[in-house]
Amino acid sequence: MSMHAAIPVVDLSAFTAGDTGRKSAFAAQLGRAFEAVGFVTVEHHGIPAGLIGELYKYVQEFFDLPETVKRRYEPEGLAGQRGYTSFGKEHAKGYDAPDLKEFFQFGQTVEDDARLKAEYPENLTVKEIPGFTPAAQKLYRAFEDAGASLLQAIALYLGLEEHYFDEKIHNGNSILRAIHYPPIRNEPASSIRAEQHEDINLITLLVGASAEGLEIQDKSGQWAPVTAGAGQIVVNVGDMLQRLTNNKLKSTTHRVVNPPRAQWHTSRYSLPFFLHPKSEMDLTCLADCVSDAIPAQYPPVTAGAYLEERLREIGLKK
Ligand SMILES: O=C(O)CCC(=O)C(=O)O
Ligand SMILES: [Fe+2]
Repeated sequence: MSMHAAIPVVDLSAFTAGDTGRKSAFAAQLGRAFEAVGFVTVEHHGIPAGLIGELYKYVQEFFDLPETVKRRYEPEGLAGQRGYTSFGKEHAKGYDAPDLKEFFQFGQTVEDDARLKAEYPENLTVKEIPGFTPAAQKLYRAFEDAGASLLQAIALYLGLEEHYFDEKIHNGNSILRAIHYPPIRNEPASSIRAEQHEDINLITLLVGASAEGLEIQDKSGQWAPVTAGAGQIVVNVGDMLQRLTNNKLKSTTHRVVNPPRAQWHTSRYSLPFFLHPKSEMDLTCLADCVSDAIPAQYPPVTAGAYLEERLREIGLKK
C-alpha cells in the first residue's frame, strides 16, 4: 500500500478578507499545493450553499425527464458546449469507450461586450423547468468570483501582477457542467463513470458531488480518493494553466470510478465549473517559467485554438 497524497485544505477568506500578510501566505500555500498535488479543497469560498442546493434540485428534475424531452435540448453543431449531451457521447482523450454519464452545460452571459455576445452561443432554456437556467446563471457568477480570487492568488505566486488574469477571464468562455452518472444496470464492458483525464481549462471548481468516486493519480501512478466535506469545494489545475506555467503547476490526472455493486442502483451527480479565459488569451509559456535549464515545453497557442483541438480529441467536435 502506498501513502495517499493528502489534498491540502485552504481557506479562501484568508485571501478575500485578509491583510497583505495573510494574502501572501494564502498565495504561497495555494501555489505550493498546485505545484505538488494539483488539487486543493477550499473552505470559505463564498459560494452560497443555498444556491448550490437550488441548482441540484433542478438538475435532478432535468435528468429525470424522459429521454425524448431531454434530446430536444441537445443542439447540433455546438459540440456539447450548451445544453444537453446524451449518455455515451463523450470519451476521455485516448479512449474509445464512452464515459457512463449525461450532462448539461451552461456558458457565459455577456452583458457589456456586443462582439463577444455575438460570438458565444446562447444558453438554452428548458421549458419544463423554468428555474433551471436562472439558477445556473447565478451559480455561474458565484463560481467566477471564487475563481477570480484563486487566480489572483496564483498570479502573486507566479510573480505576476495580482490582477493579471482578471481581464483575461472577464467574459471568459467558462462552462458550468451539470453531470448525471445514472445507475449502472449491467456489468459495464469497459467503461467507468469518467475515464482518467486532465481538464482542458485554467482551473476547475467542483462542488460537493452527491457520492464518492472521484480519484486522483499521484506521481507513482497510485489512485487516491478525493473527498470534500460539507461546505468545501474541490479546485484543480487544468491543462491551460499547466501549459502557461511550463509545467510548474500540475494538471493532475483524475477519474470517476464506479461504486461497489451494492450502490449500482444509485445515481451520482456533480457540478464542475471549468474556468476558461476569453479565446484570444495567449497561452505562451510565461517568461518567468522558462529558463536555460527548463526550456519552453509547448509552442505558443491561443486558448481558443487549444480548446478546439481538445474538443475534437474527446469526440464532442467533429
Ligand atoms: O464528477 C466529478 O466528480 C468529476 C468530473 C470531471 O472530472 C470532469 O467532468 O472533468
Ligand atoms: Fe475532470
